[in-house]
Amino acid sequence: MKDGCRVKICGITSLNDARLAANAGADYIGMIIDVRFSPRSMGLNEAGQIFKHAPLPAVALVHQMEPDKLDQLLLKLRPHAVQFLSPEGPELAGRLKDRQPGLQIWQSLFMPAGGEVGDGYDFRTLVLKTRQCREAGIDAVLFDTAVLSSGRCGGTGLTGDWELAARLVREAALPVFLAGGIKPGNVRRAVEKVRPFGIDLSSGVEEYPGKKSPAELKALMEALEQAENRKR
Ligand SMILES: O=C(O)c1ccccc1N[C@@H]1O[C@H](COP(=O)(O)O)[C@@H](O)[C@H]1O
Repeated sequence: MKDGCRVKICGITSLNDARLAANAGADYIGMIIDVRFSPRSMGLNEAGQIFKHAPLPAVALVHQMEPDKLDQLLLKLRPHAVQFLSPEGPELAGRLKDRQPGLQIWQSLFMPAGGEVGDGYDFRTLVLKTRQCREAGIDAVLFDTAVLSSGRCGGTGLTGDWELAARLVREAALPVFLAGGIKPGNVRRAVEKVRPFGIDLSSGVEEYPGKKSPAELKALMEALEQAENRKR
């Protein structure tokens, strides 16, 4: 198994971009399914072609999806993992794993954008959430940025509190992906400071929302390689 930092390129909307991510050296691709507030969201039918021909393990991101629709998603897409953007992952993990043995369940958790403080976003509460996730059968957590003043959770293009993220990686009960505002220009600092199991990013390697940039993907992977070489 790979021992470096895993890379998930999220918000993929075409097979062409899935192949770009694979050629650049990513480990996972993520597709956002029926999330009305995302400009990268796709329906099940549209996503079907990408999952069917996916060149990498493919993750389906969902938000408050009805259980019946989740069952349809599993049947149609056969994802490597389902990633919950809303908090119901722990409640549904067992049921989904019964339906698709080998399925991974990932849960997004949120940390405040730099400088913000809010109830439920402190270190102890977040560590406790990772423990609850593990006990419920979740396989990995992703710490993304929340903008508490606007209530926006995830996909913000903004970095979170990386001091907090570094402490969470050390104490979390599960592998942690770092998300939120990661791009070629800051990936090295992110990885050296936080030392996550993986990184997860979307807008930082795009030409425009929903279209990945080959040049930015290449720059990202080169910067990451520099960080990895320094660790050795
Ligand atoms: O990408 C989106 O459109 C999105 C919308 C709403 C919630 C989550 C979303 N994507 C996830 O957010 C992270 C971070 O995005 P970014 O790198 O800051 O642009 C991304 O990796 C997706 O997992």
